[in-house]
Amino acid sequence: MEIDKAIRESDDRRLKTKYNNAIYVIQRALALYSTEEVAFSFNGGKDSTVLLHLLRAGYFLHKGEQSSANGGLTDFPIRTIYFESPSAFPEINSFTYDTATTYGLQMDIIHTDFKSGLETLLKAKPIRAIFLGVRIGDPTAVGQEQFSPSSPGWPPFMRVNPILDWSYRDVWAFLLTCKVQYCSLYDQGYTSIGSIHDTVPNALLSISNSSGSKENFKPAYLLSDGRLERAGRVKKVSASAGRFFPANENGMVNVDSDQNRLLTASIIAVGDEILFGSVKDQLEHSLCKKLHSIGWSVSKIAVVPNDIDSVAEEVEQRKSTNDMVFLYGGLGPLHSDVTLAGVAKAFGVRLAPDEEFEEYLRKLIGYQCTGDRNEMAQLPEGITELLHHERLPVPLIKCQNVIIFSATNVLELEKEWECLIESTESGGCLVPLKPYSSKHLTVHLSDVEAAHPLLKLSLEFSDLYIGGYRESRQGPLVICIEGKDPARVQSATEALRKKFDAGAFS
Ligand SMILES: Cc1cc2nc3c(=O)[nH]c(=O)nc-3n(C[C@H](O)[C@H](O)[C@H](O)COP(=O)(O)O)c2cc1C
Ligand SMILES: Nc1ncnc2c1ncn2[C@@H]1O[C@H](COP(=O)(O)OP(=O)(O)OP(=O)(O)O)[C@@H](O)[C@H]1O
Ligand SMILES: [Mg+2]
Repeated sequence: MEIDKAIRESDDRRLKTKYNNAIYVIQRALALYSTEEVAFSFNGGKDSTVLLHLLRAGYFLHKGEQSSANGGLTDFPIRTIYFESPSAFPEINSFTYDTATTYGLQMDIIHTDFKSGLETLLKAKPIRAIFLGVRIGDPTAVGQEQFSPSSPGWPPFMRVNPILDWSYRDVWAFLLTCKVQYCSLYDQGYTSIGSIHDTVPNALLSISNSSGSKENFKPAYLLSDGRLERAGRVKKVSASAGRFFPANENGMVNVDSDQNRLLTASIIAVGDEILFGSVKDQLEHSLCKKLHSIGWSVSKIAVVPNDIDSVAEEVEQRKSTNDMVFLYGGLGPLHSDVTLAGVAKAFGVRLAPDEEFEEYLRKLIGYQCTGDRNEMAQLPEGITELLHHERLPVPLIKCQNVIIFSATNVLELEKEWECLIESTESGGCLVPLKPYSSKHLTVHLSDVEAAHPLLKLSLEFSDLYIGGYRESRQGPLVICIEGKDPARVQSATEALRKKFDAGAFS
């Protein structure tokens, strides 16, 4: 059987392990269900192409010894379902049909949506399990295992995901090692394929050409960071980062959009030591200044104990009411380092080993991991992006609109902040907005003298922030005027000056 042979002859140990695990899952499924009770969901995409060949190998290994089958190209009787959509790429359609002919696939073509199509199919056929090419990192993989019953509200069947733990790199290693055909779009820079309306080639594979002629792209297998596989999948409005900006699926904001909008951030410090009063948190002050300097508004700073539920509760509230949430503290291998577990809980996902992150940690701390697995390399599953920068020994962790700094002091934070701003992968999640214009005036007045004129001023300039604070009860009052329009801030300052005697100001 050519696939099994190609993998066995390869010296890629990692690919062999992934292959063996996937074949194991397929063989367990084929032992649990009869051939008539299983189906393969095939859409011509790269992941389902990998799965097709794994299923061919798995079926051969399962049946091979007992039957006359010799693993030839058309010895594959598992029912194959394709949901054909009018908005599919023609290249995807023709690849799917050509593949069906080459491998003698028994195709059921369905023209309705997934759910009602499956309802009809399962009434007509004895299908109990469906093989899918879903992988961790796919938005639909969240919460799934290799065997996952269909969701409530869906017809009852078992979803079998043999390549759930495969990375983008594994997929391409398999397709290239086995020298099997894949859809031609992947050679034109497409790295993940949805419909013609929401998919473009991945800009990270663009070959720059100054001549202004048609833009060219490198093939999909050259994308070095598989986490950016979906960068060519465009959504009109992001549900996570950038509530006000058109963004793609990764929460990447269109920087050309209206920079006058208000974007808000929250800061969450995780640390019992801060709550005990043993340590003074200086990062919050530094972070507020940085956010303010790029025109963002900070809506809340919270300090929570090193406790999963406390972190989860705060993150859950903040992530839905803010454009970005920043966390620090509670990262590492100690029993009290629960920040990532809290973030995972807030998003309703589990922590899962992340091979790429583990490699970074290994370079940094060698093999001094805790337990038999590197527990520090467990990240919230399906929602984590790593933001790389050459100055960072370990990438920053971004879970949708939540960014986790590993900094423990202001200097480290400064470096991480700069890298975050420079990182192209952060996708402008920290898009600089029109900066605030501020005036701070010091007046020698009692609160009673200042209160009424300031109230009137804030009503006249309701588009500005006007407030005040004192550093001591006896000392002067500092009046702050903040806004995005310098001319308005200036007018408010002049109006304020007219309200009091010149001698009141210093
Ligand atoms: C065979 C098959 C089974 C599926 N089973 C489920 C399921 O059990 N639960 C679910 O939420 N979605 C299920 N889906 C839908 C996929 O998760 C789908 O990709 C997702 O809903 C997003 O689809 P869209 O991006 O095309 O809108 C299934 C899809 C297929 C093809
Ligand atoms: N239209 C469809 N018909 C049949 N199965 C589908 C369809 N869309 C998705 N699936 C199933 O869901 C899996 C994951 O879908 P996904 O869009 O990630 O496709 P893919 O094969 O992974 O290709 P790519 O990630 O490059 O788009 C597929 O491998 C396939 O098993
Ligand atoms: Mg996919």
